[in-house]
Amino acid sequence: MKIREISPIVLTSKEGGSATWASTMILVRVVTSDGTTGYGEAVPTLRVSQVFRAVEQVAKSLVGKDVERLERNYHDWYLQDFYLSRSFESATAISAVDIALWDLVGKELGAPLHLLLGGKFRDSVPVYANGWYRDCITPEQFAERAKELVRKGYKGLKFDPFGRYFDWIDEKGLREAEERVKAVREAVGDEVEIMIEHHGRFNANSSVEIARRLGKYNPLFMEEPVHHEDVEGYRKYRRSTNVRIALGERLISLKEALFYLREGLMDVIQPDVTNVGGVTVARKVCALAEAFGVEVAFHNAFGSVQNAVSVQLASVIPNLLLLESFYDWFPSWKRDLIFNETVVEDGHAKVTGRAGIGVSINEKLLEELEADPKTLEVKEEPVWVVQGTWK
Ligand SMILES: O=C(O)[C@H](O)[C@@H](O)[C@H](O)[C@H](O)CO
Ligand SMILES: [Mg+2]
Repeated sequence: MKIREISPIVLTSKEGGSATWASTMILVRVVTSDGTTGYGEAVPTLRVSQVFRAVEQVAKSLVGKDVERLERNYHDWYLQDFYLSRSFESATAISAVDIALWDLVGKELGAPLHLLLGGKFRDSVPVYANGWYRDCITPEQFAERAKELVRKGYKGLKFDPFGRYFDWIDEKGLREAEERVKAVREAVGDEVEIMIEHHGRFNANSSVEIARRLGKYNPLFMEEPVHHEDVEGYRKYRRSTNVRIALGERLISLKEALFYLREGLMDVIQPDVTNVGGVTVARKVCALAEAFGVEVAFHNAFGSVQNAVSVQLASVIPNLLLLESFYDWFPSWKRDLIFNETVVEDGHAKVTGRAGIGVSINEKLLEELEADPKTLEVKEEPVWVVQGTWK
């Protein structure tokens, strides 16, 4: 089949979610010469209009090419876009197209993605919850909400207890963070995994101090404890702590992943299929991590197409730790968009056997939600925190 059309589609609704920067979804629709439709998803954040345009630019390179030549198509864009290794917009655009192409190959062969990738290693995917602590400030609020999700069957949860601290943290901030983490640990007991999200916002001295204070609550990992590009900070953090480090949601290529792996800067890698290079690159990152003895916990914070493809990928790799999930805290339209096909039950996501990425799109809803790619408002609370927690 030939690629006939590649279109970015922006979806949004008044119903917000727990993460402001995921209130918009960028879908990519690819239509083939025989009229089959495949879908991928790109990362929205504060770059919705830029990513929309980047997808249009990728389309100029790939329309007319063979759907099935997945590696070749990625490589053709690599050849054209001199700045791919430096551009998040370009990386997420080609990632979304790549996901849609895998979806189409699966549909052509009548096979779910997991079959194309070597078959299921597990029948359902263990997930951890994120997005559950909207408007939580006090330790009691965190504890209450954490108990609710354990009752729902979740075996792991992630949260950012650092309020409005950025770059550095003082004694007051450390105490507040510790009170929140302590309350959650006591609320969920020792059997449930807790993960501490730092959102890559501290200098090494601050995060080392944080590790000293919070390590005793036995977190499964400390996520992005220092600023993403602060390699010296990571080295210092590694030397000065004995907690497990997770990072990877901002990686945009295989070789960038190799850099952090070879430096030994992480114990858990968190590639995001929607910006690391689609299924084509994500599976290589997982293999690379396997060779380094590093486990994978895919970053999965945006929409329901990203979630669907991440569930498929997570079902096949041997070195999966956990998959992130916002599913139960999505605005309802994101679940409706895929006919609620990837439900979480007892802390596990169902792996569907449908062809391609495993979900079909509610075209009627898509039409209703389609919007112009707008520049987002910037408010005091940054878009990357869970809403109502920047206090
Ligand atoms: O690990 C993650 O999921 C990412 O750091 C982010 O995507 C935020 O946590 C999310 O947006 C909520 O603020
Ligand atoms: Mg994160």
